[in-house]
Amino acid sequence: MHRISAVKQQLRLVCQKQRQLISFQQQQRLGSIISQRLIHLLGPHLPTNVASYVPLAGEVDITPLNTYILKQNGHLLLPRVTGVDMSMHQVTGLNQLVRHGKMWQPSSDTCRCDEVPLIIVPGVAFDKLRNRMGYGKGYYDRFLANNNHHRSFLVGVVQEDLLFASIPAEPHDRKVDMIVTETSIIGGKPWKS
Ligand SMILES: Nc1nc2c(c(=O)[nH]1)N(C=O)[C@@H](CNc1ccc(C(=O)N[C@@H](CCC(=O)O)C(=O)O)cc1)CN2
Ligand SMILES: Nc1ncnc2c1ncn2[C@@H]1O[C@H](COP(=O)(O)OP(=O)(O)OP(=O)(O)O)[C@@H](O)[C@H]1O
Repeated sequence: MHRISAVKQQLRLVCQKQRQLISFQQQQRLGSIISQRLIHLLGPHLPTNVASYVPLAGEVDITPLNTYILKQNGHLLLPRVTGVDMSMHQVTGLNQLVRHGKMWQPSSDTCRCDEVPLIIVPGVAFDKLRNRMGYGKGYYDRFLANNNHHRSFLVGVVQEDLLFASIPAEPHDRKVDMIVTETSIIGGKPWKS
């Protein structure tokens, strides 16, 4: 294994352990605070298509944001994994999700969408230089490397204690444009205000 990937893998394990220390109640509270901040920041500027995620255990639970997008009649796009590929599919309700391993994802009869100006990106850890570390499967890296998504605005979501000064980055890692935690906002907005 390349040295950087080995360091990332170690850090990934430490962060995943750290996330397990948080109680369900704390996780819900964080999710609610961070969702409110995202709604406040992005709400007035939401494009029609917004890609978000269905929280996995330990991730910030942004269900309140997802519900808000659905209520605004925005198109809520969620990741669907097939083999090594990930695509974004439109759902009109959270009841259109089916189980896939430990994940919930849009069912096969939802519509794939390749135009995604705004993507809310989950991560195991981020750093203040806006680097992201995920589960190490490269789904987001490959998805974002696709031409269609070069101009998408990426918002990383993470709890403050998994936002580091610096994490190792490899050439294929794409930085996010903005990071929102319960206490910090890093990076710029895509619009003038
Ligand atoms: N909420 C959320 N959804 C997401 C991602 C994410 O990071 N967060 N993904 C970001 O990438 C994609 C899925 N990423 C995955 C990352 C790891 C494994 C995984 O470890 N799978 C196990 C077997 C499944 C299991 O343990 O039940 C394996 O392959 O060993 C699967 C999907 C798409 N959806
Ligand atoms: N654009 C790409 N094309 C092909 N393979 C890629 C690309 N980007 C990353 N990969 C591969 O994906 C694997 C995982 O990369 P990395 O460790 O950066 O994942 P991650 O960002 O933490 O995971 P994820 O995106 O699934 O949350 C690496 O082996 C890497 O070589």
